[in-house]
Amino acid sequence: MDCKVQRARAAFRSGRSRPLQFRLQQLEALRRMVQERERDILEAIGADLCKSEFNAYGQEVISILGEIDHVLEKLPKWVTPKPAEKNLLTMLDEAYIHSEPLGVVLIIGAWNYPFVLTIQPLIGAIAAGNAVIIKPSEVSENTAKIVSKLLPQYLDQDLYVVINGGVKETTELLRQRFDHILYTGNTAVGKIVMEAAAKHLTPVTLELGGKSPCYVDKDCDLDIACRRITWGKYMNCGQTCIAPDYILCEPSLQSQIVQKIKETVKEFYGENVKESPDYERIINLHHFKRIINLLEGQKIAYGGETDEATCYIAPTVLTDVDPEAKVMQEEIFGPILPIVPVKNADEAIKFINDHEKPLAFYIFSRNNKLIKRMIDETSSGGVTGNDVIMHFTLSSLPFGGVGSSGIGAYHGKHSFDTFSHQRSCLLKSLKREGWILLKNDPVQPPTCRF
Ligand SMILES: NC(=O)c1ccc[n+]([C@@H]2O[C@H](COP(=O)([O-])OP(=O)(O)OC[C@H]3O[C@@H](n4cnc5c(N)ncnc54)[C@H](O)[C@@H]3O)[C@@H](O)[C@H]2O)c1
Ligand SMILES: CCCCCCC=O
Repeated sequence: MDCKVQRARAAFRSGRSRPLQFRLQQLEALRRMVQERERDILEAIGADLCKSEFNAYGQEVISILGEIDHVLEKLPKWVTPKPAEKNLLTMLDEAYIHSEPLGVVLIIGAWNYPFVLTIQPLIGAIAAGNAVIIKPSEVSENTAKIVSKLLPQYLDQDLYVVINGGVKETTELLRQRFDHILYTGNTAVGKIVMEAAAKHLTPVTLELGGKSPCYVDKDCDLDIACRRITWGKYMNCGQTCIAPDYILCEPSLQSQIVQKIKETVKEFYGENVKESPDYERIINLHHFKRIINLLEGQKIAYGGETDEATCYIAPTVLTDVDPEAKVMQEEIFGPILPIVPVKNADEAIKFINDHEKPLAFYIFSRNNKLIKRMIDETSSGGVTGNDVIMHFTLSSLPFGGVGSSGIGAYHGKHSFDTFSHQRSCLLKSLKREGWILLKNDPVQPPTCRF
């Protein structure tokens, strides 16, 4: 492991990852890999998450191809030094900001979108000119295997190295010195990563999780709201970091919401969800049992069917959920949607602010003023009004958390910035040296030259 990191560092020091042409060529090779080996990639994701090819393509591959195209188009502009404003004392000089690569960066991926969560940060790290160690999640073992098989066939093998393994290997890896670490996963391990990074003063980007609330206002298009919530909540069987974790709404809306979600589930997945090729499974027995445990003592208004043998949990809605209930104490990360009744938007704001800052916040309302007020009066990594998940898909928006949902952000230019150092450069002119002579002038103060 030590020697793999050293090899990457030696390759970085050779300077070959820096030229714009090299970065573009590596990104093009990455795009070719995704296009030529699409079938293998979709198969691996499908095997890990019981996901249809259609869903794997739409949720993982399409965003990677879009991100690569975006970066290929914009990178020449991003790498161009940016002139900086000058003052009276530097009028004749050249001042600019130069984005330089950080060095060797470590990317630790999570299992729930195993391809996109390792490859999307990789795109940013290559674009910024770094060497990269990639550690996919061992939990999605098929995707981890295919990533470690394919990347060396297309990319520079010394600069971009995949290391597979679990806790033991990652712990060992974290003893090494890196110039940046981007970790995606749960908050508890995020703290371990940050502690290990602190030993080397390594900066971190932590893409964590949390309970993302969804406020449904009485003045909203409830059909659209429920359709979009159903899509975002049950996609990937609820195992999405920015899935709406729970709904806050006035008590009287609950039964309508349940009814509309029920109808939409039928529209999306058919009469028998278990038979639907579009409905995934919980990743393993450990998570299956953890989620089932959250149902204890709850009023199941819809769904609730489970099958341990196949880690199946039906799309489920809980009503009149007590904020103190177990299901409200941790991120659900499964297809269970609790509805917590609140009197109004103010009570919803208070509820959100009384809890840890979430990764995402969703507001459904026809009233844009209310949406903007709720944005102003709460905090979260990101927000989508009148939809869920969609802010993730925009390269122009920084994707990341705040407080316990994360540190830093990436996607598009934000990834390039995350993996770059903004270097201040001032090139002094040799003119006007006359000023220095003032130093030796007995009638002038001695420190006139700046
Ligand atoms: N913000 C985001 O972009 C994002 C995306 C996906 C998931 N998540 C969050 O991640 C969580 C689910 O992921 P997970 O944590 O189950 O994924 P996981 O089990 O795949 O772990 C993530 C990574 O951490 C490593 N790891 C696990 N334990 C470790 C340890 N003790 N020391 C060092 N490394 C260790 C794993 O090998 C893996 O590569 C949820 O909370 C979810 O919200 C966040
Ligand atoms: C549509 C893709 C969503 C990916 C969200 C990543 C977090 O789990």
